[in-house]
Amino acid sequence: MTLIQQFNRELASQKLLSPAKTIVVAVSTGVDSMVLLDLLLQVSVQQRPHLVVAHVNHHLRAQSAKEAKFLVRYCQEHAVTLKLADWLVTDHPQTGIEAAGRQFRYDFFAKVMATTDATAVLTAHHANDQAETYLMKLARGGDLAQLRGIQTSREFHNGRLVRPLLTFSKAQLRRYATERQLTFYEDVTNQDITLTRNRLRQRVVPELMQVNPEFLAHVTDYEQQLTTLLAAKAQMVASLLATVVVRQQLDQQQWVKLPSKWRLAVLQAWLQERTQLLMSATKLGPTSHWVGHSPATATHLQLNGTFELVKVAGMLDVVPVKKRVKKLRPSEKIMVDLNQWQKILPTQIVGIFNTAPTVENQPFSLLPSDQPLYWRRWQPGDQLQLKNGGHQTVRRILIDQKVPQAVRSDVQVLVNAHGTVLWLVGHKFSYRKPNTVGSQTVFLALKHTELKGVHLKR
Ligand SMILES: Nc1ncnc2c1ncn2[C@@H]1O[C@H](COP(=O)(O)OP(=O)(O)OP(=O)(O)O)[C@@H](O)[C@H]1O
Repeated sequence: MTLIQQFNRELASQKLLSPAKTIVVAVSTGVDSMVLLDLLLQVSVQQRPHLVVAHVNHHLRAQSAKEAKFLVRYCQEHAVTLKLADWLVTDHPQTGIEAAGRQFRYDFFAKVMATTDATAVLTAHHANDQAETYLMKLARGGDLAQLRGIQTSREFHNGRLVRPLLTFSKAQLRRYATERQLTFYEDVTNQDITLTRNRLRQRVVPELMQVNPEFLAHVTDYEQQLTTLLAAKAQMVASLLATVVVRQQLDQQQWVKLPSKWRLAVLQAWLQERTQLLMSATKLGPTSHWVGHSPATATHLQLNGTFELVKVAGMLDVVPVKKRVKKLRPSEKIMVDLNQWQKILPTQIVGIFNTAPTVENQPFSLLPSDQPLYWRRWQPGDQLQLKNGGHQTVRRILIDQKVPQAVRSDVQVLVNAHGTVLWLVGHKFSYRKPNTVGSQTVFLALKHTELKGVHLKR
Protein backbone atom coordinates (compact mmCIF):
# COMPACT_ATOMS: atom_id res chain seq x y z
CA MET A 1 0.00 0.00 0.00
CA THR A 2 1.36 3.45 -0.86
CA LEU A 3 1.69 6.18 1.71
CA ILE A 4 -1.22 8.06 0.09
CA GLN A 5 -3.48 5.01 0.26
CA GLN A 6 -2.52 4.39 3.87
CA PHE A 7 -3.19 8.04 4.71
CA ASN A 8 -6.62 7.99 3.04
CA ARG A 9 -7.48 4.84 4.91
CA GLU A 10 -6.57 6.60 8.18
CA LEU A 11 -8.78 9.58 7.25
CA ALA A 12 -11.62 7.20 6.45
CA SER A 13 -11.27 5.41 9.79
CA GLN A 14 -11.40 8.81 11.49
CA LYS A 15 -14.58 9.58 9.47
CA LEU A 16 -13.02 12.69 7.98
CA LEU A 17 -13.55 11.92 4.30
CA SER A 18 -16.53 14.16 3.60
CA PRO A 19 -16.81 17.52 1.82
CA ALA A 20 -19.54 18.42 4.31
CA LYS A 21 -16.94 18.59 7.09
CA THR A 22 -14.51 21.37 7.93
CA ILE A 23 -11.16 20.53 9.46
CA VAL A 24 -8.37 22.75 10.77
CA VAL A 25 -4.87 21.74 9.67
CA ALA A 26 -2.07 22.90 11.99
CA VAL A 27 0.81 23.85 9.73
CA SER A 28 4.16 25.03 11.06
CA THR A 29 5.82 24.96 7.56
CA GLY A 30 8.13 22.16 8.79
CA VAL A 31 8.42 19.04 6.64
CA ASP A 32 5.84 17.02 8.61
CA SER A 33 2.98 19.49 8.41
CA MET A 34 3.74 20.41 4.77
CA VAL A 35 3.45 16.69 3.95
CA LEU A 36 0.17 16.54 5.87
CA LEU A 37 -1.21 19.50 3.92
CA ASP A 38 -0.05 18.09 0.59
CA LEU A 39 -1.63 14.69 1.35
CA LEU A 40 -4.91 16.38 2.23
CA LEU A 41 -4.86 18.42 -0.97
CA GLN A 42 -4.50 15.20 -2.94
CA VAL A 43 -7.72 13.75 -1.61
CA SER A 44 -10.36 13.76 -4.35
CA VAL A 45 -12.72 16.76 -4.36
CA GLN A 46 -15.68 14.42 -3.81
CA GLN A 47 -14.19 13.26 -0.53
CA ARG A 48 -11.99 16.09 0.69
CA PRO A 49 -13.21 17.94 3.77
CA HIS A 50 -13.12 21.74 3.67
CA LEU A 51 -9.61 22.69 4.84
CA VAL A 52 -8.66 25.62 7.05
CA VAL A 53 -4.94 26.00 7.61
CA ALA A 54 -3.91 27.44 11.01
CA HIS A 55 -0.43 28.83 11.55
CA VAL A 56 1.14 30.55 14.54
CA ASN A 57 4.05 32.88 14.02
CA HIS A 58 5.89 32.54 17.34
CA HIS A 59 8.34 35.36 16.55
CA LEU A 60 11.07 33.23 18.10
CA ARG A 61 13.33 32.84 15.09
CA ALA A 62 14.64 35.18 12.42
CA GLN A 63 12.99 33.11 9.68
CA SER A 64 9.47 33.18 11.27
CA ALA A 65 8.26 36.03 9.07
CA LYS A 66 9.60 34.32 5.93
CA GLU A 67 7.74 31.12 6.83
CA ALA A 68 4.45 32.93 7.41
CA LYS A 69 4.85 34.76 4.09
CA PHE A 70 5.54 31.50 2.27
CA LEU A 71 2.40 29.93 3.74
CA VAL A 72 0.25 32.91 2.72
CA ARG A 73 1.40 32.43 -0.88
CA TYR A 74 1.03 28.66 -0.74
CA CYS A 75 -2.53 28.87 0.53
CA GLN A 76 -3.43 31.46 -2.10
CA GLU A 77 -2.06 29.24 -4.86
CA HIS A 78 -3.98 26.22 -3.56
CA ALA A 79 -7.15 28.18 -2.76
CA VAL A 80 -7.09 27.14 0.91
CA THR A 81 -8.35 29.32 3.76
CA LEU A 82 -5.52 30.40 6.08
CA LYS A 83 -5.82 31.67 9.65
CA LEU A 84 -2.72 33.30 11.07
CA ALA A 85 -1.88 34.28 14.63
CA ASP A 86 1.04 36.25 15.99
CA TRP A 87 2.49 35.39 19.35
CA LEU A 88 3.96 38.79 20.08
CA VAL A 89 7.40 39.03 21.65
CA THR A 90 5.91 41.27 24.36
CA ASP A 91 3.68 38.32 25.38
CA HIS A 92 6.57 35.84 25.66
CA PRO A 93 7.28 34.81 29.26
CA GLN A 94 10.81 34.95 30.68
CA THR A 95 10.79 31.25 31.46
CA GLY A 96 8.88 28.22 30.22
CA ILE A 97 8.68 29.60 26.70
CA GLU A 98 8.07 26.21 25.05
CA ALA A 99 5.08 25.35 27.24
CA ALA A 100 3.65 28.86 26.88
CA GLY A 101 4.06 28.69 23.09
CA ARG A 102 2.24 25.35 22.99
CA GLN A 103 -0.57 26.77 25.12
CA PHE A 104 -0.91 29.75 22.75
CA ARG A 105 -0.98 27.39 19.73
CA TYR A 106 -3.68 25.12 21.05
CA ASP A 107 -5.78 28.07 22.27
CA PHE A 108 -5.57 29.48 18.77
CA PHE A 109 -6.49 26.14 17.15
CA ALA A 110 -9.54 25.97 19.43
CA LYS A 111 -10.57 29.50 18.42
CA VAL A 112 -10.19 28.70 14.72
CA MET A 113 -12.23 25.54 15.21
CA ALA A 114 -15.01 27.52 16.85
CA THR A 115 -15.11 30.30 14.26
CA THR A 116 -15.06 27.95 11.25
CA ASP A 117 -17.43 25.30 12.64
CA ALA A 118 -14.70 22.72 12.23
CA THR A 119 -15.06 19.29 13.81
CA ALA A 120 -11.37 18.44 14.08
CA VAL A 121 -7.84 19.84 14.26
CA LEU A 122 -5.16 17.80 12.51
CA THR A 123 -1.50 17.95 13.56
CA ALA A 124 1.44 16.22 11.87
CA HIS A 125 2.82 14.20 14.79
CA HIS A 126 4.50 11.02 13.51
CA ALA A 127 6.00 7.74 14.73
CA ASN A 128 9.33 9.31 15.74
CA ASP A 129 7.48 11.86 17.91
CA GLN A 130 5.65 8.93 19.48
CA ALA A 131 8.90 7.07 20.24
CA GLU A 132 10.50 10.20 21.76
CA THR A 133 7.43 10.77 23.92
CA TYR A 134 7.56 7.17 25.16
CA LEU A 135 11.26 7.36 25.97
CA MET A 136 10.81 10.64 27.86
CA LYS A 137 7.97 9.16 29.89
CA LEU A 138 9.89 5.95 30.61
CA ALA A 139 12.82 7.99 31.87
CA ARG A 140 10.54 10.20 33.98
CA GLY A 141 8.63 7.35 35.66
CA GLY A 142 5.10 7.46 37.06
CA ASP A 143 1.87 5.54 36.86
CA LEU A 144 1.38 3.09 34.00
CA ALA A 145 -1.68 5.08 32.88
CA GLN A 146 0.63 8.05 32.32
CA LEU A 147 2.86 6.03 30.00
CA ARG A 148 0.30 6.60 27.28
CA GLY A 149 1.87 8.06 24.19
CA ILE A 150 0.36 10.48 21.69
CA GLN A 151 -3.22 9.47 20.85
CA THR A 152 -4.33 9.14 17.21
CA SER A 153 -7.50 10.92 18.19
CA ARG A 154 -8.74 12.59 21.35
CA GLU A 155 -11.42 15.02 22.40
CA PHE A 156 -10.49 18.64 21.86
CA HIS A 157 -12.89 21.47 22.75
CA ASN A 158 -16.08 20.81 20.78
CA GLY A 159 -14.42 18.33 18.44
CA ARG A 160 -11.31 16.19 18.15
CA LEU A 161 -7.58 16.48 17.82
CA VAL A 162 -6.44 13.96 15.20
CA ARG A 163 -2.91 12.81 14.26
CA PRO A 164 -3.30 10.95 10.97
CA LEU A 165 0.48 10.58 10.44
CA LEU A 166 1.20 8.87 13.74
CA THR A 167 2.09 5.52 12.20
CA PHE A 168 4.43 7.01 9.58
CA SER A 169 8.12 7.44 10.32
CA LYS A 170 9.92 10.73 9.82
CA ALA A 171 12.02 9.02 7.13
CA GLN A 172 8.87 8.06 5.20
CA LEU A 173 7.58 11.65 5.39
CA ARG A 174 10.92 13.03 4.24
CA ARG A 175 11.01 10.63 1.30
CA TYR A 176 7.51 11.69 0.34
CA ALA A 177 8.48 15.38 0.58
CA THR A 178 11.47 14.78 -1.71
CA GLU A 179 9.42 12.84 -4.26
CA ARG A 180 6.77 15.57 -4.34
CA GLN A 181 9.44 18.33 -4.27
CA LEU A 182 7.71 20.07 -1.41
CA THR A 183 9.01 23.32 0.03
CA PHE A 184 9.40 23.34 3.80
CA TYR A 185 11.45 25.06 6.50
CA GLU A 186 13.76 23.35 8.98
CA ASP A 187 13.39 24.45 12.58
CA VAL A 188 16.95 25.39 13.58
CA THR A 189 16.14 24.91 17.30
CA ASN A 190 15.83 21.17 16.55
CA GLN A 191 19.64 21.12 16.41
CA ASP A 192 19.93 22.31 20.01
CA ILE A 193 21.05 19.16 21.81
CA THR A 194 20.86 20.78 25.23
CA LEU A 195 17.11 19.99 24.93
CA THR A 196 16.29 16.46 26.09
CA ARG A 197 13.89 15.78 23.24
CA ASN A 198 16.45 16.76 20.62
CA ARG A 199 19.08 14.51 22.21
CA LEU A 200 16.64 11.60 22.13
CA ARG A 201 15.77 12.45 18.54
CA GLN A 202 19.32 12.72 17.30
CA ARG A 203 21.15 10.15 19.41
CA VAL A 204 18.95 7.67 21.20
CA VAL A 205 16.25 6.87 18.60
CA PRO A 206 18.80 6.32 15.77
CA GLU A 207 20.77 3.98 18.08
CA LEU A 208 17.63 1.99 18.89
CA MET A 209 16.80 1.79 15.19
CA GLN A 210 20.25 0.31 14.63
CA VAL A 211 19.41 -2.33 17.23
CA ASN A 212 16.18 -3.07 15.39
CA PRO A 213 14.98 -1.21 12.28
CA GLU A 214 11.43 -2.06 13.36
CA PHE A 215 11.81 -0.08 16.60
CA LEU A 216 9.24 2.60 15.64
CA ALA A 217 6.69 0.01 14.55
CA HIS A 218 7.21 -1.75 17.88
CA VAL A 219 6.55 1.41 19.84
CA THR A 220 3.31 1.92 17.89
CA ASP A 221 2.41 -1.67 18.64
CA TYR A 222 3.14 -1.24 22.37
CA GLU A 223 0.99 1.87 22.41
CA GLN A 224 -1.92 -0.05 20.91
CA GLN A 225 -1.46 -2.96 23.33
CA LEU A 226 -1.23 -0.60 26.27
CA THR A 227 -4.42 1.20 25.21
CA THR A 228 -6.28 -2.12 25.09
CA LEU A 229 -4.78 -3.33 28.35
CA LEU A 230 -5.62 -0.12 30.22
CA ALA A 231 -9.18 -0.20 28.88
CA ALA A 232 -9.54 -3.81 30.08
CA LYS A 233 -8.08 -2.89 33.45
CA ALA A 234 -10.46 0.07 33.77
CA GLN A 235 -13.41 -2.22 33.05
CA MET A 236 -12.30 -4.76 35.65
CA VAL A 237 -11.58 -2.08 38.25
CA ALA A 238 -14.99 -0.47 37.66
CA SER A 239 -16.79 -3.77 38.27
CA LEU A 240 -14.74 -4.51 41.43
CA LEU A 241 -15.24 -0.94 42.65
CA ALA A 242 -18.99 -1.41 42.48
CA THR A 243 -18.69 -4.30 44.96
CA VAL A 244 -16.85 -2.29 47.62
CA VAL A 245 -18.38 1.19 47.40
CA VAL A 246 -21.57 2.14 49.16
CA ARG A 247 -22.86 5.69 48.79
CA GLN A 248 -19.41 6.83 47.60
CA GLN A 249 -17.73 5.36 50.70
CA LEU A 250 -15.29 2.45 50.61
CA ASP A 251 -16.22 -0.59 52.68
CA GLN A 252 -12.94 -1.61 54.29
CA GLN A 253 -14.03 -5.22 55.03
CA GLN A 254 -15.13 -5.81 51.45
CA TRP A 255 -12.04 -4.16 50.02
CA VAL A 256 -9.76 -6.47 52.02
CA LYS A 257 -11.54 -9.46 50.50
CA LEU A 258 -10.66 -8.39 46.92
CA PRO A 259 -7.95 -10.39 45.15
CA SER A 260 -4.72 -8.85 46.47
CA LYS A 261 -3.43 -7.81 43.03
CA TRP A 262 -6.52 -5.68 42.43
CA ARG A 263 -6.76 -3.91 45.77
CA LEU A 264 -4.37 -1.08 44.99
CA ALA A 265 -5.93 -0.41 41.57
CA VAL A 266 -9.42 -0.28 43.10
CA LEU A 267 -8.27 2.06 45.86
CA GLN A 268 -6.58 4.26 43.27
CA ALA A 269 -9.72 4.40 41.12
CA TRP A 270 -11.93 5.21 44.13
CA LEU A 271 -9.58 8.00 45.25
CA GLN A 272 -9.45 9.36 41.72
CA GLU A 273 -13.24 9.44 41.57
CA ARG A 274 -13.44 11.26 44.88
CA THR A 275 -10.53 13.70 44.46
CA GLN A 276 -10.08 13.96 40.67
CA LEU A 277 -6.39 13.25 41.33
CA LEU A 278 -4.45 10.31 39.96
CA MET A 279 -2.20 9.23 42.81
CA SER A 280 0.61 7.00 41.60
CA ALA A 281 0.63 3.37 42.71
CA THR A 282 4.04 3.89 44.39
CA LYS A 283 2.71 6.79 46.43
CA LEU A 284 -0.40 4.84 47.36
CA GLY A 285 1.52 1.86 48.79
CA PRO A 286 1.53 3.16 52.40
CA THR A 287 -2.11 4.29 52.10
CA SER A 288 -3.16 0.86 50.86
CA HIS A 289 -1.29 -0.72 53.78
CA TRP A 290 -3.10 1.60 56.22
CA VAL A 291 -6.51 0.75 54.73
CA GLY A 292 -5.75 -2.97 55.06
CA HIS A 293 -4.01 -3.06 58.42
CA SER A 294 -4.89 -0.03 60.50
CA PRO A 295 -6.38 -0.85 63.92
CA ALA A 296 -10.01 0.07 64.54
CA THR A 297 -8.85 3.01 66.65
CA ALA A 298 -7.02 4.66 63.72
CA THR A 299 -9.52 7.05 62.17
CA HIS A 300 -7.55 9.55 60.04
CA LEU A 301 -4.85 9.42 57.41
CA GLN A 302 -3.65 12.53 55.61
CA LEU A 303 -3.34 11.76 51.89
CA ASN A 304 -1.74 15.01 50.84
CA GLY A 305 -2.01 18.72 51.57
CA THR A 306 -5.64 18.78 50.40
CA PHE A 307 -7.37 15.53 51.36
CA GLU A 308 -7.50 13.04 54.19
CA LEU A 309 -9.05 9.60 54.64
CA VAL A 310 -11.55 9.30 57.46
CA LYS A 311 -12.72 5.93 58.81
CA VAL A 312 -16.03 5.58 60.63
CA ALA A 313 -17.39 2.11 61.48
CA GLY A 314 -15.29 0.43 58.81
CA MET A 315 -16.39 2.83 56.06
CA LEU A 316 -13.78 5.08 54.48
CA ASP A 317 -14.47 8.55 53.18
CA VAL A 318 -12.31 11.25 51.62
CA VAL A 319 -12.67 14.74 53.06
CA PRO A 320 -10.81 17.98 52.49
CA VAL A 321 -8.15 18.70 55.09
CA LYS A 322 -9.41 21.30 57.54
CA LYS A 323 -8.86 24.75 56.13
CA ARG A 324 -7.03 25.98 59.23
CA VAL A 325 -3.36 26.10 58.36
CA LYS A 326 -1.23 25.29 61.28
CA LYS A 327 2.48 25.90 61.41
CA LEU A 328 4.44 22.77 60.62
CA ARG A 329 6.40 21.52 63.57
CA PRO A 330 10.12 21.31 62.78
CA SER A 331 9.86 17.57 62.27
CA GLU A 332 6.70 17.68 60.10
CA LYS A 333 6.66 17.62 56.34
CA ILE A 334 4.00 17.70 53.63
CA MET A 335 4.31 15.53 50.57
CA VAL A 336 4.26 17.50 47.32
CA ASP A 337 1.30 17.01 45.04
CA LEU A 338 2.46 17.77 41.54
CA ASN A 339 0.28 20.25 39.65
CA GLN A 340 -1.53 21.35 42.82
CA TRP A 341 -1.30 24.57 44.76
CA GLN A 342 -0.46 23.81 48.40
CA LYS A 343 -0.66 26.19 51.31
CA ILE A 344 2.47 25.77 53.40
CA LEU A 345 2.19 28.94 55.47
CA PRO A 346 -0.75 31.25 56.12
CA THR A 347 0.91 33.64 53.66
CA GLN A 348 2.46 31.27 51.14
CA ILE A 349 0.90 29.09 48.46
CA VAL A 350 3.31 27.05 46.43
CA GLY A 351 3.16 24.48 43.68
CA ILE A 352 5.19 22.40 41.28
CA PHE A 353 3.71 22.30 37.82
CA ASN A 354 4.37 20.56 34.51
CA THR A 355 3.04 23.60 32.66
CA ALA A 356 4.22 27.04 33.70
CA PRO A 357 1.52 28.82 35.71
CA THR A 358 1.06 32.51 35.03
CA VAL A 359 2.48 33.60 38.38
CA GLU A 360 6.18 33.99 39.09
CA ASN A 361 7.84 30.63 38.50
CA GLN A 362 11.21 29.02 37.91
CA PRO A 363 11.89 26.10 35.56
CA PHE A 364 13.70 23.28 37.32
CA SER A 365 15.07 19.94 36.07
CA LEU A 366 13.50 17.27 38.25
CA LEU A 367 15.06 13.81 38.31
CA PRO A 368 13.04 10.62 38.90
CA SER A 369 15.21 9.97 42.00
CA ASP A 370 14.03 13.30 43.51
CA GLN A 371 10.56 11.86 44.14
CA PRO A 372 8.79 12.00 46.51
CA LEU A 373 9.27 15.67 47.29
CA TYR A 374 8.32 17.37 50.53
CA TRP A 375 7.74 20.83 51.96
CA ARG A 376 9.16 21.39 55.44
CA ARG A 377 10.68 24.09 57.60
CA TRP A 378 14.39 24.68 57.07
CA GLN A 379 16.77 23.09 59.54
CA PRO A 380 20.32 23.89 60.64
CA GLY A 381 22.65 22.17 58.21
CA ASP A 382 20.38 22.75 55.17
CA GLN A 383 22.29 24.09 52.21
CA LEU A 384 21.75 25.03 48.58
CA GLN A 385 23.82 23.99 45.58
CA LEU A 386 25.43 26.92 43.76
CA LYS A 387 26.15 27.17 40.04
CA ASN A 388 29.91 27.32 40.66
CA GLY A 389 29.78 23.85 42.24
CA GLY A 390 29.90 25.14 45.83
CA HIS A 391 27.21 25.30 48.49
CA GLN A 392 25.67 28.00 50.64
CA THR A 393 23.93 27.34 53.93
CA VAL A 394 20.29 28.34 54.31
CA ARG A 395 21.26 30.14 57.53
CA ARG A 396 23.74 32.31 55.63
CA ILE A 397 21.22 33.12 52.87
CA LEU A 398 18.60 34.21 55.40
CA ILE A 399 21.12 36.40 57.21
CA ASP A 400 22.37 37.91 53.93
CA GLN A 401 18.81 38.62 52.83
CA LYS A 402 18.14 40.26 56.22
CA VAL A 403 15.17 38.05 57.06
CA PRO A 404 14.12 39.14 60.57
CA GLN A 405 14.77 36.68 63.41
CA ALA A 406 11.05 36.61 64.27
CA VAL A 407 10.03 34.97 60.99
CA ARG A 408 13.28 33.25 60.09
CA SER A 409 12.37 29.91 61.63
CA ASP A 410 9.11 29.72 59.62
CA VAL A 411 10.82 29.80 56.24
CA GLN A 412 10.00 26.68 54.23
CA VAL A 413 12.11 24.54 51.95
CA LEU A 414 11.37 22.06 49.20
CA VAL A 415 13.39 18.90 49.69
CA ASN A 416 13.75 15.77 47.60
CA ALA A 417 13.55 12.13 48.71
CA HIS A 418 17.12 12.32 50.00
CA GLY A 419 16.50 15.47 52.04
CA THR A 420 18.47 17.67 49.62
CA VAL A 421 17.12 21.23 49.55
CA LEU A 422 15.94 22.28 46.07
CA TRP A 423 14.30 25.60 46.93
CA LEU A 424 14.39 27.97 49.86
CA VAL A 425 10.85 29.18 49.29
CA GLY A 426 10.62 32.89 48.60
CA HIS A 427 14.38 33.34 48.76
CA LYS A 428 16.59 31.23 46.52
CA PHE A 429 16.59 28.22 44.20
CA SER A 430 19.21 25.54 44.41
CA TYR A 431 21.18 25.19 41.17
CA ARG A 432 20.41 22.18 39.00
CA LYS A 433 21.94 21.74 35.55
CA PRO A 434 19.04 22.06 33.08
CA ASN A 435 17.98 19.19 30.80
CA THR A 436 19.97 16.40 32.42
CA VAL A 437 19.13 13.08 30.68
CA GLY A 438 16.00 11.61 32.20
CA SER A 439 15.02 14.88 33.82
CA GLN A 440 11.65 16.53 33.51
CA THR A 441 11.29 20.31 33.44
CA VAL A 442 8.83 21.48 36.07
CA PHE A 443 7.98 24.96 37.29
CA LEU A 444 8.43 25.92 40.92
CA ALA A 445 5.82 28.55 41.64
CA LEU A 446 4.93 30.79 44.54
CA LYS A 447 2.02 33.15 45.01
CA HIS A 448 0.46 35.23 47.72
CA THR A 449 3.50 36.29 49.71
CA GLU A 450 2.76 38.99 52.22
CA LEU A 451 5.27 38.42 54.96
CA LYS A 452 5.28 41.92 56.38
CA GLY A 453 8.67 43.43 56.87
CA VAL A 454 10.39 40.59 55.07
CA HIS A 455 12.53 41.43 52.15
CA LEU A 456 11.73 38.71 49.65
CA LYS A 457 14.37 37.86 47.10
CA ARG A 458 14.83 34.82 44.91
N1 LIG B 1 3.72 27.35 14.65
C1 LIG B 1 2.83 26.40 14.39
N2 LIG B 1 1.70 26.71 13.75
C2 LIG B 1 0.78 25.75 13.47
N3 LIG B 1 0.93 24.46 13.81
C3 LIG B 1 2.04 24.10 14.45
C4 LIG B 1 3.04 25.05 14.79
N4 LIG B 1 4.03 24.39 15.43
C5 LIG B 1 3.66 23.10 15.50
N5 LIG B 1 2.46 22.91 14.92
C6 LIG B 1 1.72 21.63 14.78
O1 LIG B 1 2.07 20.76 15.84
C7 LIG B 1 2.75 19.61 15.31
C8 LIG B 1 3.81 19.19 16.29
O2 LIG B 1 4.79 20.16 16.34
P1 LIG B 1 5.99 20.10 17.35
O3 LIG B 1 6.49 18.69 17.38
O4 LIG B 1 6.92 21.20 17.04
O5 LIG B 1 5.27 20.46 18.66
P2 LIG B 1 5.44 19.84 20.08
O6 LIG B 1 5.39 21.00 20.99
O7 LIG B 1 6.60 18.94 20.18
O8 LIG B 1 4.11 18.98 20.10
P3 LIG B 1 2.81 19.39 20.85
O9 LIG B 1 2.45 20.76 20.35
O10 LIG B 1 1.79 18.36 20.50
O11 LIG B 1 3.18 19.33 22.29
C9 LIG B 1 3.26 20.04 13.97
O12 LIG B 1 3.46 18.93 13.12
C10 LIG B 1 2.15 20.93 13.49
O13 LIG B 1 1.06 20.17 13.00
